[in-house]
Amino acid sequence: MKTFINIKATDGMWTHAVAHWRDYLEITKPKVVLLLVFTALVGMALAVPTWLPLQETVFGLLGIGLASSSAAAINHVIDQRTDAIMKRTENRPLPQGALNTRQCLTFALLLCGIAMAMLVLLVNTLTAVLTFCSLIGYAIVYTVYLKRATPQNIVIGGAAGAMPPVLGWAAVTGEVNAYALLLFLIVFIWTPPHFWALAIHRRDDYAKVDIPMLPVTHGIPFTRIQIFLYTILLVIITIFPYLVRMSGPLYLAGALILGAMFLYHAWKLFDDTATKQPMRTFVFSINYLMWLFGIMLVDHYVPQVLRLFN
Ligand code: HEM
Ligand SMILES: CC(C)=CCC/C(C)=C/CC/C(C)=C/COP(=O)(O)OP(=O)(O)O
Repeated sequence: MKTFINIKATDGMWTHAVAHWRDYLEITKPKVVLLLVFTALVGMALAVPTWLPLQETVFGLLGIGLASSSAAAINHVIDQRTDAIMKRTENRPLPQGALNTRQCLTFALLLCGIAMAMLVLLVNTLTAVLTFCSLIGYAIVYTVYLKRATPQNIVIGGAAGAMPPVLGWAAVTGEVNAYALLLFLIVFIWTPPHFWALAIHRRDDYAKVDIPMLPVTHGIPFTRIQIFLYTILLVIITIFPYLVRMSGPLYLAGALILGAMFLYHAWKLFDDTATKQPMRTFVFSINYLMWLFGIMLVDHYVPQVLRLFN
């Protein structure tokens, strides 16, 4: 009898999981996680002079990806009330009633458990501990506290999202050094222009739910100045991988071209008549980071590939 009931319960879980797989996927913020995992891969690649170790690379990336997905799912649970009121987020699975709190939390805990087991058993403890701290930093410190407390929320909270290159570095070397922190710094300084461009476009949404994002508390003109200043800082910081000889001239050229484009997008925000510019700048910021880390990866492997032919 007991077995019969258990089989029925498992059956119900599977039917639910199959019917709602798109909703579960959505609460993991898959596109964000993909870019996070890519920055982790670049962190791994730059950490070792030769080819990457297979086990640490594969399970490191999977662990970091699953932990980030778990953090994103917890963020959906905690934000469900405000998400229901904001236009951009009202159609998410929780506000729509497609999933409930218990289902999302069970899913998040499962992802977190798998991620931690993978990292501890198949990668190393340092990576597991740092990944867990990043998960707590985003899902709890940022979402529960910072987001509602201060307009510097995303500046401080951005530290969690900037961790993946460091996590990748730790996964393949078992340690963290100043080069890894330089990659962290790039994503950390990139985050405010990335998010504030979107926040300008969505200012009224955030005002409606009393979330103190910079354009709500300090106004749009002040936010534009901050975006521009952070972008200048970003351009300067992205030169450092070349200066410390972590990357070569190919990277430098790419970083300068991309930096000039980002500055142009940040400058265009000052034009009041360009109503579509905030979203253009936001979308560009995502492409910027993808290309910047992409060029870093290519720059790292070009000499190795050339050596193969010599
Ligand atoms: C505290 C830090 C961050 C904040 C507050 C933030 C905020 C946001 C928000 C609100 C969106 C949603 C836009 C929408 O729904 O249309 C978004 C999209 C996105 N973010 Fe961020 N972000 C942060 C850090 C990061 C990091 C570190 C990465 C990757 C390295 C990243 C990559 C992306 C990507 C790829 C998208 C597009 C997602 C899509 O189109 O579905 N973000 N970000
Ligand atoms: C383990 C690890 C590396 C964890 C970090 C994980 C992570 C998903 C970072 C991304 C940051 C992000 C998308 C913030 C937006 O949250 P929001 O609540 O401001 O945006 P929303 O309104 O779209 O939900």
